Amino acid sequence: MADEKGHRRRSSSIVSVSSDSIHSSFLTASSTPASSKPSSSMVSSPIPSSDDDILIIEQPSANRYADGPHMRKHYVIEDISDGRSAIPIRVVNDIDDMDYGSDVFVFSVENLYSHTADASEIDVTQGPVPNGKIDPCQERIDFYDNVLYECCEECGCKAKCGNTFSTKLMPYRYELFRRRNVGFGCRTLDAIQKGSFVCEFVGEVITKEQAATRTVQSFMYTSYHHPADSDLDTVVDPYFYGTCARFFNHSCDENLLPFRFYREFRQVEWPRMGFFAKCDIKRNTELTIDYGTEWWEMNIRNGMIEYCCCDADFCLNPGPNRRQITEAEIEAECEQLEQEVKEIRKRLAELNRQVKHKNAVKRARMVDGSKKERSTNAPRARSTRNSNRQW
Ligand SMILES: C[S@@+](CC[C@H](N)C(=O)[O-])C[C@H]1O[C@@H](n2cnc3c(N)ncnc32)[C@H](O)[C@@H]1O
Repeated sequence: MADEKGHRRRSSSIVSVSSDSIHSSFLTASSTPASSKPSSSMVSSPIPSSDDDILIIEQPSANRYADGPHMRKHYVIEDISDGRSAIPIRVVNDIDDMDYGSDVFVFSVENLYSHTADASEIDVTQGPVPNGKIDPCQERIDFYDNVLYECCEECGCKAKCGNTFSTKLMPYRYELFRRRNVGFGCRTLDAIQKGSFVCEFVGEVITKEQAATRTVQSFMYTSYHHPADSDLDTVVDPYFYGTCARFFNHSCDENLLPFRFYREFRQVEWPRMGFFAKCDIKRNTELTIDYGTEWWEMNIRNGMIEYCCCDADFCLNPGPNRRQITEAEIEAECEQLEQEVKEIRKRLAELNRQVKHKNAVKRARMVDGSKKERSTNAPRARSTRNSNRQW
């Protein structure tokens, strides 16, 4: 691997992204980078028509390798995005000299759309109407469930309504790091609150047909937005171009959830995809997603992967060295939990009973007190009246 990246780069592109009816479905794959060059039909949007439109920039890199420029054993790359992310993203390999994929991967902040998605096909009447009366942010067009619509500059409100979440491509500090047995992963250096937007899943947006011809398919994500015609579902392939989300590994107890969203273009075929935090995430935690059963079945069947290396207690495909929890153990734990729930319910009922009792006593005392007060105040009131009269 060279000590300069000299990335091949496509012209900066276009559009948008994603959601949650999204069953995660990374498809499968072989992983021979050499045979997986970008297809010549891929262009950046809006929509250059040939490879002539692809901008190739050779750029000196600020990469720093721990053992000098030619020996890559253990290395640190200060910013894999080469300045394209507002917050630099470090790559750290303190295990060996494995490369993260610098020969094929270029960090990209925007999706790249294939020529099949032609700009002329965009039906703006379904989306933002520039200076128009319709404010799509308020409109909340709902093609299917679990889709988010974001405001944008073209909107009637000029993006002032605050209905945005993805404008900061990656709102937290992330770091790519070498993980034994799984290549690289991505961890957050900041704590992330449950429900926060974490990262857009950027890549080449291609058809299923195009996806099927690609050699490396294990990084792809299918957006199932066409329940009626699955052939029209689109696939986002971050293998060559993408964000940190390209490095999200699988966990059977994932901390991120996928979703589909639309910003400038609201054509159902032009979704963007992203991830939200499923729970509070502590700093220095690896960000993980669920690849889905389909992905695992396919990859195990194709011999691409043998078992899962996640840390989840209830891993669904644990390795041979990892003791798999038995059904008896699961049942015993369930019984114990049920017992604990029963005890908690009992204790809760007891506490409620005590609270009710205390409230009843308090009420009784108040009633009693006000009766007494009435009886002691009554003559005084009369005497006041009397004295008033005297005045
Ligand atoms: C989308 S990539 C994730 C990034 C990848 N680790 C890398 O270094 O580029 C998917 C690949 O990562 C590896 N991987 C991800 N999660 C894994 C897991 N839980 N167990 C084993 N391998 C995993 C597999 O090789 C899989 O094909």
